Amino acid sequence: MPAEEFVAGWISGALGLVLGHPFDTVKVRLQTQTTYRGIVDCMVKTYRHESLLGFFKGMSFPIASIAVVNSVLFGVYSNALLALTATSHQERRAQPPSYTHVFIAGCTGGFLQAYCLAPFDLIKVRLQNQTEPRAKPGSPPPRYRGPVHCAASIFQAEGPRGLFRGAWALTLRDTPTLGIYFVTYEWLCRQFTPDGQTPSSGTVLVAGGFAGITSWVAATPLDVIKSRMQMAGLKQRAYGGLLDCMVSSARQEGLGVFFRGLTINSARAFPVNAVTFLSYEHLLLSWG
Ligand SMILES: C[N+](C)(C)CCCC[C@H](N)C(=O)O
Repeated sequence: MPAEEFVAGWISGALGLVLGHPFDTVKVRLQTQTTYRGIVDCMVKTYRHESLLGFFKGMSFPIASIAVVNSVLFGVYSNALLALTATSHQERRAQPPSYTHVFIAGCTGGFLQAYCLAPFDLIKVRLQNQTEPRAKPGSPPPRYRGPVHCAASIFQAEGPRGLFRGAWALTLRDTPTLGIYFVTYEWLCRQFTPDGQTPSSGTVLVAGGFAGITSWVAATPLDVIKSRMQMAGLKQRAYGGLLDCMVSSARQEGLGVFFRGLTINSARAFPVNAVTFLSYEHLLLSWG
């Protein structure tokens, strides 16, 4: 089983993540704090009070997890395509796989990465939702002191299954949308590249960027439900299941609830996935 795809997936995921982290910080702050008037206001205030470093807070944990998650996604995707079409990564430009095969391989990668991502994502969401201001003397300490403490507390209270809260919603979110991710990428690359040739760097950047946006647009409704299920049992109400969460969220807040965070997610998705695909393709090319 070719291993380079796993390594290339890991490195490219990490590069994309560093680039996207400032957007993620702004997104989380807008979602959880009321002091900002909008995206620009949040960026200006963060920069004034905390300098550029403010945008990179809390990045070490996602970097560690993207290593596992992105390498599983790209590694499984590429090896699933190999199993389906009997062509290696290098041969795929001359003999392009069908979109059905690309979709199935993408869904397989998405399904498996969702299980690796679930505990990391749960911890990220729980920490991101701690809105208590830091280190104010006299105020009660936040429930979780950091990622390790958060994981240990969930494990102690609920056992290993507790770490997989919301995993089902996450799997439903990621399986089809990562199929869409790779199909969009392949389709756009082929539109701008003469048959049999390797796509240019510009094409890879644009195709990767739009693949990220398309996939996030499709994923956002289930992303909202997933985050709510992950928070359930902590402070919000407990839901009877995924469907109950969807119906009661829509009843209480209207259908718009399914598109929360879409703008900032799309703005983040373009650079992150452009860089992810560009570095992935370049690494594999340079390793022959
Ligand atoms: C499937 N879903 C849309 C959820 C994610 C697809 C893109 C994954 C990428 N690592 C990123 O963070 O943008």
